[in-house]
Amino acid sequence: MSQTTRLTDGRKSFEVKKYTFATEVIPRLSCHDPECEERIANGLPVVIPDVNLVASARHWNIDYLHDNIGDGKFMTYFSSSKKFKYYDDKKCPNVKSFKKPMEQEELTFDDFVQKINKGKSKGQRCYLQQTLNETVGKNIVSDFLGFNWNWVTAQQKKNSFGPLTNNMLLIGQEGNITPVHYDEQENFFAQVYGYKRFILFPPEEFPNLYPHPTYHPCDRQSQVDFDNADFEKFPKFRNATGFETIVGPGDVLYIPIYWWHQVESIPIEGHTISVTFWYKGRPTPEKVTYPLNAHQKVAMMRNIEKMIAQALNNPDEVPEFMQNMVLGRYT
Ligand SMILES: O=C(O)C(=O)C[C@H](CCCc1ccccc1)C(=O)O
Ligand SMILES: [Zn+2]
Repeated sequence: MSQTTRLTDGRKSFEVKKYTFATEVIPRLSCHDPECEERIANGLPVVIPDVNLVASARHWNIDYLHDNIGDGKFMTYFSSSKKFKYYDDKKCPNVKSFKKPMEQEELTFDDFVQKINKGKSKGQRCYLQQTLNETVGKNIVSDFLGFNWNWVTAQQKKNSFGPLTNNMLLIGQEGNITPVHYDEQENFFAQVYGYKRFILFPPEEFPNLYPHPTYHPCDRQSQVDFDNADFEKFPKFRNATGFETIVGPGDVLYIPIYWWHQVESIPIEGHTISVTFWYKGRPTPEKVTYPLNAHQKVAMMRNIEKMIAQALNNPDEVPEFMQNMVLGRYT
């Protein structure tokens, strides 16, 4: 295995792959610690080990879910590598040369369990990623109602988050990786079973992470492959510096809106079960204060890119247009 480094979740320590960039550890603070509140208020990541957000799901495992989750359908992704690079199906027509980095299929939970058992033999990995909905069985409903809604709703209110958009159930195989991307929502990420490594970068690192264009199926995802970075194409990736942690059962990681993150199910620790709590971002303040902060600039870049792609009415013309506008003039 290439160079490794050791990381702890506060209880166990893990050997993880060392990447080319430096990282600092994400603080792990009690939900009763004023500094924890402060970090969330300031849009900074924090690991919270004692909030019991999903303690009512502490007994969740594959068998329990299989017996109780009901006969609904679960979106499941399949990849021939360890990477599960998300893509937006609706944007595929914009990039003719785009090759889907993974397949997707809606399965019953029973089919999914069979796939994870069979998949191992055929060298194909799978990742269940499905919004929890009303098709789940009554025991799951009562576990869901048992989540610490008081705490998370209090956080939503005091930090002026928008509405809860959804809770996604994630079940991954050991070694699965969700490559580095950012989301446009606030996220309290609750780890239920198994261990996940998170690598985070603040929105200021946008220039070092080279996201795909907004019309690209992999909008919001970095073009840089951490396992094989092309430093010619992406020279500023050398300057990237991030934060990282390991989350284990019961931990909650606050992932601030627009923060980049890569998620790895630790290779030898078995499958992982997680639940996300995604909230729309804070409403834009009436009074804009200057200078604009990094995530306001990311939002601006996204709006400008979308406007240009729409005005040209042809994604293929955008690269040349952007280069003509900037190269040699703003460089
Ligand atoms: O919670 C987050 O934000 C994560 O990135 C968690 C990540 C899976 C997310 C899959 C996904 C990515 C983009 C759109 C919808 C779904 C993991 O845990 O592997
Ligand atoms: Zn994400």
